Amino acid sequence: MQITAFSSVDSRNVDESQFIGPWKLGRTLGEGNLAKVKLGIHAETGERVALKMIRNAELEDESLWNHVLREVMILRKFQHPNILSLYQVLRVPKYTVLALEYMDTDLHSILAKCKRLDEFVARKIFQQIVSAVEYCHQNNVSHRDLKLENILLTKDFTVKLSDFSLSNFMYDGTFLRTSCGTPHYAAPEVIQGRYYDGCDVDIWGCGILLYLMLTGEFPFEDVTISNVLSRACKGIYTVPSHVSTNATDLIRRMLTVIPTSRIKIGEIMCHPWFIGDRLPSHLSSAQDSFPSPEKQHPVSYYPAEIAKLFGSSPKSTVNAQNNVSHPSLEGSYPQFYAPTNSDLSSSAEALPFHCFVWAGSSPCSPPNQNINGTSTAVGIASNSSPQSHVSILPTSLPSEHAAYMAKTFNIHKLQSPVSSRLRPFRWHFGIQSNKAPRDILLQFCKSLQQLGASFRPYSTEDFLRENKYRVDAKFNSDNFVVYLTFEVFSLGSLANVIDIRFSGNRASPINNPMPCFEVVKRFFQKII
Ligand SMILES: Nc1ncnc2c1ncn2[C@@H]1O[C@H](COP(=O)(O)OP(=O)(O)OP(=O)(O)O)[C@@H](O)[C@H]1O
Repeated sequence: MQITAFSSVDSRNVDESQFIGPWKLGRTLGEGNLAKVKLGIHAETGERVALKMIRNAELEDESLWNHVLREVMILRKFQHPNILSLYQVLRVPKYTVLALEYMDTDLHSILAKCKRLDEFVARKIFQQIVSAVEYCHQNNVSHRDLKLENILLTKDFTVKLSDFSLSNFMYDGTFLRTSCGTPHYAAPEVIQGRYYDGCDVDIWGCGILLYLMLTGEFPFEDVTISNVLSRACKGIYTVPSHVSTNATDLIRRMLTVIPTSRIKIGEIMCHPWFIGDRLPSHLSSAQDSFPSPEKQHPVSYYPAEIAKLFGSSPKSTVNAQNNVSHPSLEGSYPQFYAPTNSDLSSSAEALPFHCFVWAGSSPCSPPNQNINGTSTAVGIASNSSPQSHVSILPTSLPSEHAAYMAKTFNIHKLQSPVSSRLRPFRWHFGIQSNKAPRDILLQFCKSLQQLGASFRPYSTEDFLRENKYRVDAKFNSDNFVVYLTFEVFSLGSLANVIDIRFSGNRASPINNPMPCFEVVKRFFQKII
């Protein structure tokens, strides 16, 4: 569909009861918590879109505005045959409107009519949902609100995943906390308010969707919501006998209560029920075939100035692929914490840390094993000759890592890097200590200071936000600058998880992660 620029239409002259920009308003297609969705028919061309209309008055609320912002940022970036396309963003006096690809129906309406689907049809739909979810995860986005109403379909059962308003960008090692989604779809870790991995939560959502398609009912159903939630947390449900053995097995693996034991998306795609007869062509080909050039839709803004609201230049028509940058979302992160001198001089005694490193499980190996079959709990060796575990991290640029290790430590034999991973490893640096997170962080700061780090200024009230303690440090070396962000997540009285991220700056971008790893290694050697 070609969407032209509509700058000639003046929003002040538009009758919002009949037109939004160039779109004549048609029937209501659906309604959600945030938006009313109406059919839009182009005044000149007759083309149809779905107009997702959100009242500007509601967008005064910052968190709702962030939902819309996220949805625009994600949809304009994504190009996938099973993800809804965004064509245009409009702002008129009463509404902010997303002009979206028009779809004939949604999965909820289909199930309301047929009660349940036969396995052949369910598989066709499920394969497309999983393909869309996998694409999201590969692009560091978790959907977090997979439900029947958000699975849109054409008459020929082409699926498009929609409603990314609760989605979130995920960063390696970052746990999400917001409790979102719908109760019947909520994963145990979300219900229990634990830090969770957005990918695992989406897999749980896929499990609920498959169960619904095959049975017409929710797996966790009860008279009260609290009973529903309690059943989900305990994993109490039955699969009716008409559901095939393979489908039952896949559902059970997706609805596994412990997230780390839950099936991974790559495993779902290898599962016998999923493969079934024949995969759609775009699922059997390599994922890098996305986006295909002919599928790309530019997103335009009306009036053009509102592009600024969404982080784009008003003049440009926005091409999806190039314009989403994560940092603009990072702006909503809490302020940084940095210690004061008196904090640092106060005697935070050495902490009895027990450190471990683990990597996200590979799709075809048990969660507590790394690709070499050894335990993923890796002690941080201090003085012994350097061992490299970095080769299993795809982002570590294995060849540069090998060169670095060879040059620095004269080590030539490295584990061979992983090939053909379906889901990249994510690394988590875990720290267990019975000390309070604040004391842990102070100890970190002391060690970082001894390593020559400087800190960003902070205000006391920003010290702790949402059970998350954060410090930002900067290291200057002769020819590079490394910014390190340390976050301590409290997971209870005995467990804290530390997440370490690094970045460069414009003048000194990080093309090689080795200097950063080196800084992190020195840091660990100091604190242990
Ligand atoms: N592109 C579309 N084509 C046809 N119908 C659509 C389209 N997008 C949304 N709808 C209908 O409108 C309903 C609400 O849309 P959507 O889920 O995007 O709104 P929302 O307010 O963000 O929802 P939520 O309550 O989940 O936050 C959908 O369930 C669907 O029935």
